[in-house]
Amino acid sequence: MDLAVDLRSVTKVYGSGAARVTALADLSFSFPAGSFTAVMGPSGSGKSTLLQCAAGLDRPDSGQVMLTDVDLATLNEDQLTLLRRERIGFVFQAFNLISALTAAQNVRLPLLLGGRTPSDAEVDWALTSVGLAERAAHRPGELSGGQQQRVAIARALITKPDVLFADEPTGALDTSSGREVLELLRGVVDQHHRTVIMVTHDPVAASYADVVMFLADGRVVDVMRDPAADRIATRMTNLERR
Ligand SMILES: Nc1ncnc2c1ncn2[C@@H]1O[C@H](COP(=O)(O)OP(=O)(O)OP(=O)(O)O)[C@@H](O)[C@H]1O
Repeated sequence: MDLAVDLRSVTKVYGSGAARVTALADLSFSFPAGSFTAVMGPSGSGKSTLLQCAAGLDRPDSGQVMLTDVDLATLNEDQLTLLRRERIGFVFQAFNLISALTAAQNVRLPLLLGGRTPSDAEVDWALTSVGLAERAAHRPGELSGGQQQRVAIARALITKPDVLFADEPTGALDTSSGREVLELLRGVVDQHHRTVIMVTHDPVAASYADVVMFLADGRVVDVMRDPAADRIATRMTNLERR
């Protein structure tokens, strides 16, 4: 089985002395290529830290983070930046689009930053894959929240990344726009054969994934395959009561 991301005994500690917090405690987890994983857990359980370490935005204190065949610890900061730009896509709760640029210009940005001029066909492909080709000339302020998030997904897809990390991608959306975004993320896996790793608090959002990993105190405490929203909600309630 090909792995998109493999976390091997990853430990991340913040602070020292009385303020010392172990955000990730000897955590191991494999994310298969072409899978959709939801990361859940109570507040402070280490979800954001896991995303940051897996995406090469932060370095663990010990353990290994493998992105396909690359051990991130072997890369210097410039190499990490390059790897993130070329092989990783990000989608955030707050969309993080540039308001002065049109949808098409936002989508072009990752390739421009990489020193490559995107063709119109590439931009059109990315916007078409999120159903927004006809909105190419619109600025974020002229789009709904759901449409802005779809532009953010198009921006993440244009580099054809190995892994797309999504941090609460539906957190700022109403139910029906949220559902459209989740269906798109599902399509990123099923149609584009990419890997999606999504942090969410929402059991319905997590039910779109193939697997839900549950974190508590920086450890994986449960893994649920073929998850259903009601079972996820029950599991979360039990974790929060611990
Ligand atoms: N930069 C930091 N400095 C000190 N402690 C930190 C830092 N970042 C995170 N922590 C601590 O590490 C632990 C894990 O934090 P993390 O943000 O990964 O949790 P989370 O599961 O994403 O939480 P939430 O759902 O509230 O966003 C928490 O106890 C947090 O207070």
